[in-house]
Amino acid sequence: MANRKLIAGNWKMNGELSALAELDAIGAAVDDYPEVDIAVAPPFTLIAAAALRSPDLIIGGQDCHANVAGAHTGCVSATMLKESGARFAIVGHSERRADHHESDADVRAKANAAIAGGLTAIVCVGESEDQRDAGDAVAVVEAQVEGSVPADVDPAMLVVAYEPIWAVGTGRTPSVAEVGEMHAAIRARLVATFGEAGQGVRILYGGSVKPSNAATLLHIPDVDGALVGGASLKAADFVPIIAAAAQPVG
Ligand SMILES: O=C[C@H](O)COP(=O)(O)O
Repeated sequence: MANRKLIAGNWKMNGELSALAELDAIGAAVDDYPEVDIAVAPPFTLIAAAALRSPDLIIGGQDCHANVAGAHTGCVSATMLKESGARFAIVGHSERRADHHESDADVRAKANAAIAGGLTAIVCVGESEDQRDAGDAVAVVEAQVEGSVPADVDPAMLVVAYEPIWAVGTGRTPSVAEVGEMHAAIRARLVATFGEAGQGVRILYGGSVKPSNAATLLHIPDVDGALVGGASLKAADFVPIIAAAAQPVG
């Protein structure tokens, strides 16, 4: 049976208090498309306000520290996120892997911390353009899944997001065949790790998802939703993507 679709918005370092108004229109989609889970990760500064304002939306963080507390200036723990109203944390986004030199082991530690703190972990993986051009994309992503996804956790608390780095914010996307091949490979790894429960781990596609390409991408086998950056900032763009996820296949 197909997994319930999850459409998650990652606002990255965008959004001031005035941006919360967008959540009202996004939140209305919860009633309009009850077959879709709708999530938004605003900046840390807006999480508490967003969770209070939009209790029907699944609000989350864009990162969390691997430790519960301590001398880590500028960082936020899973416990802090949870207390603020977050229900998930994105970990290992390619921008954090690049900007903060996060390794697979770092990402795995963060995913463990998120889950231990009661949050769903959305673990991001994805190849660079050079790696795809060299024909190494699947092997690279399989190794990232192996290194970044914790094996000793409840798989119900895990989501994997496949985001080819070269597709993030560029307007370019892989072909249907490329997405299908990668999601099937990720699924196989999850099943190898978790057995039948690996079938239930949702695998999101991320990278230039827009209203115009959402239906095509979301109807590829083993694509259980999307992690959306730029097009999640405005309800006028984000809600049509949610609507596409609600369309029956075929
Ligand atoms: O987390 C979201 C991704 O990085 C995708 O961003 P984008 O939709 O702006 O390409």
